[in-house]
Amino acid sequence: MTLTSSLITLETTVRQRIDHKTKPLGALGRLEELALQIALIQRTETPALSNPHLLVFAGDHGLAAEGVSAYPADITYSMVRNFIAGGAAINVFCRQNGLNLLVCDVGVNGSFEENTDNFVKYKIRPGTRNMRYEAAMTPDECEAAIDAGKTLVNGVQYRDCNVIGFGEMGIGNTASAALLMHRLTNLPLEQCVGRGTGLTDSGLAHKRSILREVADQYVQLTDPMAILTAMGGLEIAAIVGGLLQATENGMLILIDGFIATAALLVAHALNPAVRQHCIFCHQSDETGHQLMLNFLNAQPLLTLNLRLGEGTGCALAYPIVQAAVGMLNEMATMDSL
Ligand SMILES: Cc1cc2ncn([C@H]3O[C@H](COP(=O)(O)O)[C@@H](O)[C@H]3O)c2cc1C
Ligand SMILES: O=C(O)c1cccnc1
Repeated sequence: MTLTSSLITLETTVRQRIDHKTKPLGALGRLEELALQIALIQRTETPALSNPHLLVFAGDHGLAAEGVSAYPADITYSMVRNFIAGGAAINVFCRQNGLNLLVCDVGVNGSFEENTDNFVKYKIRPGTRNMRYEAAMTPDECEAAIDAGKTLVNGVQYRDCNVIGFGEMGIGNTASAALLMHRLTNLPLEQCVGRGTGLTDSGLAHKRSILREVADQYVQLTDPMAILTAMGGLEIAAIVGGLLQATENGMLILIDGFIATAALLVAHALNPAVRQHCIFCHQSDETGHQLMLNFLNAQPLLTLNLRLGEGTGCALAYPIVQAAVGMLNEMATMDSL
């Protein structure tokens, strides 16, 4: 049997199993679709979730010097310390739902002590360059960040992890994500740029004008790697690498908000196979996220008006993923009634 025909057979078998559960036909709605997707990713009628991880990549942005965020750049460093100490929203939600959190510095402007159980140093440079004046990264730096993401994913898979979410921290990264979105979806820049951490109307107008200037400098670029190198972030590139590696490894991928989805747009342009591994955890309040999801033909699990990032949407949606798998494996069938 070819791979395609064995997947079609598996799909039929799983649909039948779901249809015979003790419930009216279709009554578990999108949970049924989710269970089927997970079974197809794992290529089994009895999928299992093992050692879930949330990887948070952190990096600073040279463009933050242009006033594109409502918060100062040094918050990135403080927040990474907060992640390490266990006090951020993502720490709370990961603890609550049983995900292991691993934080990785790929580009923070500030130094940290040694690696610990929940922190890995992989610093490529202390922040990207200011893309208003030069490319954010060199091709080598961008490759190194992608490799960091790949290495971490392989590291957790070695510890039997088969489900992984990606988060980020980096003041100014909604600007970078908006530029990537604009170039990879061809949507007008205005529809891609939002308030991020909470810019005022005049702050938003300023962010738009700076990003227009940057976008105009790179209109000639079409290659996704070149676009990422010029306008990305180190943490975004690391997520791109992580997404590509998780796809290669056959893992289930949890997609967070605006920034993580921008990384997915890049990974998807490099390898469209990444799409079928993705569970879209939530719809962010950041302008543009809904359009990104439309572009990817994706329906989010949750709409909680979050606009935080860090991977918080992944950690919050994880119990729904567990419910889908539990339903498929543990529910009785109608013949048992
Ligand atoms: C205290 C604090 C914690 C955060 N955690 C995530 N972000 C989020 O906000 C940033 C992106 O928004 P912008 O492009 O407007 O800077 C990223 O660091 C993102 O992870 C935070 C932002 C702040 C201020
Ligand atoms: O959706 C996100 O990822 C997001 C939105 C605003 C600020 N930081 C992150």
